[in-house]
Amino acid sequence: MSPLLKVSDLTMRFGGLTAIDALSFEAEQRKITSLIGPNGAGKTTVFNCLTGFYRPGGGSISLSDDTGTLELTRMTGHRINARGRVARTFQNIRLFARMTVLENLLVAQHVSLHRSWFPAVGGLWNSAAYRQAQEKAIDVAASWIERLDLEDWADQEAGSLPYGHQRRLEIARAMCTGPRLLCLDEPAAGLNGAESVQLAKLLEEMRTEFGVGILLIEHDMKMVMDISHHVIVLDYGRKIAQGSPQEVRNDPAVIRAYLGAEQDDDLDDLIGDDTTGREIEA
Ligand SMILES: Nc1ncnc2c1ncn2[C@@H]1O[C@H](COP(=O)(O)OP(=O)(O)OP(=O)(O)O)[C@@H](O)[C@H]1O
Repeated sequence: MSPLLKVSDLTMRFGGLTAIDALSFEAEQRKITSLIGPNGAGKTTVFNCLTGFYRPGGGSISLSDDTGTLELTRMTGHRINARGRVARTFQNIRLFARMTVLENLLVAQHVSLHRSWFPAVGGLWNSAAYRQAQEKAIDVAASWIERLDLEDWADQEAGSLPYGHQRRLEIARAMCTGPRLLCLDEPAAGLNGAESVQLAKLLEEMRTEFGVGILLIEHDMKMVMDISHHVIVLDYGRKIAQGSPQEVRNDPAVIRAYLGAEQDDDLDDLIGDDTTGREIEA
C-alpha cells in the first residue's frame, strides 16, 4: 500500500541558503513519524512546504489513501488543509487569543463548513443544511473540549489559559478539522513532565482512534524515542539517517550531528534527562 505522505527530492532555498536539499521521506497512516535534527536543520521549513506556507523550489509532495493520490506541491495552504486534510500546529502557539476556547474550535471548522459554495450560500438564508452543519461543528468542538479536559475553560479567552492548556487547545483545533495528516511542531515545548506524559498519551489515542498519521518535530528526545515508529534525522537540510528510534540513536552520523563529537560519545546521555531540550534541540 502507498504511504500516506510521500516527499520526493524536496528543495527549498532562501537566497544563497539551501534550507532543504533534495529531501525524500515517507510517513505512514496511523503511525508517528518524527523529524529531528539540530537547530536550523530545516525541520520547520519542511512543515512550511508541506502546508503551503512556502512554495518549494523543487521536488514533490503527495498524499495517498484508498481513494487515490493528491499532489500537494502547487496547492495553496487553504486547499491543502481543506482538500488534503492536512492540519498543523506551530512552534509558537498561534491561537485567536481574544476568542474563547469554543470559538477557536468553531473557527477552525469554518474551512470544512465552506468546502463548497453551497453551504456558504445556505448560510445567507440560514438554511436547514447550514444550521445542521453548524450544530455538527458545535458537537465536534464540544467532544474535543471534553477529551482534552478543557470543559472549565470553554468560555474563557484562549489567551488567558495556562500554557499547557493552550498547547492542548492548539491540538484540539487541528483535530477539529478532521485531518488525515497532523503536523505537530514542538508540541511538548514548555510543558512540564506530567503534561508531556499526557501529550504522549493523547498522540497515541489520536493515531489509534482517529487513524491520523502524525508528523512530529520535537526536541524532547525521550518523547521522540518513546513514541515514534520511524525517525528521520536532518542536518543542514539533508537527511542523514532514518529508521526506528533504536537504529537512529545508535547511528554514528546522528551522534556526530548532535554532539559534534566522536562515535564513542553516547546519545543516551541526552535522552532521558532533559525535557526543556534547548541544548539537545531536535
Ligand atoms: N523565511 C526564511 N528566510 C530565510 N531563511 C530562512 C527562512 N526560514 C528558515 N530559514 C533558514 O533555513 C534554515 C532552516 O530553518 P528551520 O527553521 O527550518 O530549521 P529548524 O530545523 O526548524 O530549526 P529549529 O530547531 O531552530 O526550529 C535556517 O538556516 C533558517 O535560518
